[in-house]
Amino acid sequence: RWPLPPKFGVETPRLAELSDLFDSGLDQWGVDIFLVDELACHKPLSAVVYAIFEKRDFFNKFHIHPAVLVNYFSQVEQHYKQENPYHNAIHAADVTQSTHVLLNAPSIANVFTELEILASIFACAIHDVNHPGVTNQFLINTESELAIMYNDMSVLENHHCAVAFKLLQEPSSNLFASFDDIQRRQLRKMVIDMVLATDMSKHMSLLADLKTMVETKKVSGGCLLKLDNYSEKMQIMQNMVHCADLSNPAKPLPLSTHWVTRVMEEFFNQGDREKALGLPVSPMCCRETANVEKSQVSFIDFIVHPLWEAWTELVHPDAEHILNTLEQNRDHYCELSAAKEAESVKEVDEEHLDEAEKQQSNSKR
Ligand SMILES: COc1ccccc1COc1cc(C2=NN(C3CCCCCC3)C(=O)C2(C)C)ccc1OC
Repeated sequence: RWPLPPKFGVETPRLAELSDLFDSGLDQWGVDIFLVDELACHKPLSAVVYAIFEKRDFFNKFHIHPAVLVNYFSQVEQHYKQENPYHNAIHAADVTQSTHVLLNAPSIANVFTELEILASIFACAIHDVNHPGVTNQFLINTESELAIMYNDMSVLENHHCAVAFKLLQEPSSNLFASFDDIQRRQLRKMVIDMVLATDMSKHMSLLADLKTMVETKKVSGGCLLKLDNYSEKMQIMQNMVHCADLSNPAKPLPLSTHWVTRVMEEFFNQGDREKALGLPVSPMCCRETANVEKSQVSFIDFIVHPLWEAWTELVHPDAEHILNTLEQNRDHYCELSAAKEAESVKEVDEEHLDEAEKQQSNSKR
């Protein structure tokens, strides 16, 4: 009783190009997600989710009508703030497509059930919905409504989950209407567990779990994990989504630098707001003093590389090319940072030289 929606759920005059881009790039690490955004008339999330559902045959496997998928994800897409330079629907589409690729790694084939794969893709698509463009710390420091609502605990991540599941209650958007209660409860729990794990304050414990998992795998002769209990399997899924969320520096350089520009803009906007509110400006958020290249090198060295190194070991050898790209990009930012340093030293030397010459000419008079 539902009319078929437009292909990929978006009305676009460039459908053929979008279709070609998905044919060649949907399963590729490093597809140009900004081109997807352009071709999909700024509905990148609906387009990517529709394409993945089609590729994975989810419409049939889970008895989901394409129109219901389009109804739901156009609602979700509208609840991503387009004015956010970084935390917008393009980021959601990027993380979703990246996880779709990670799930295809041969070394984890047959590890996850179809429901677990659906839950992972769904969790990525909604993981930052209605993001306000500021950090948890900002919401807590300003005693925002959201921080009060969630008692300062994973404020953003709780909000993203709540908004996503609230939108599911609309009858025309009820993606999981055909699920029985057990399946629906299992999916809901898995999605909440994955989205709450995208809180950066959980990063260190998540990484520790992943490293333990890798060690266990080594001990058990390198074959992939039995993953018979929920907790172990969920740790892998949480780390997979977390890797995708932190995959910008591990993408081809033009994409990576585009994301850096966007995230810096969003952080600087927060810094401006903190300054205007007389709050201490968060680290790396001050427009005047931030060193973009150094922030990126530290982010890679202390956060992104350790995580991707562990993931690469877990799914060896399927993610080698991703880790290589990350290391090449890191060297690029390092060179930029060194060149910037040398330039500023040169400027200081020239200023000193001018000063000395001025003093010398004054002393001659
Ligand atoms: C600490 O790095 C930065 C600071 C300010 C500007 C840029 C960077 C480096 O580049 C990126 C950073 C992030 C994020 N960083 N963080 C937090 C920020 C607080 C400090 C410590 C924990 C990490 C996030 O939550 C996200 C995931 C949004 C995402 C993409 C980036 O590059 C494409």
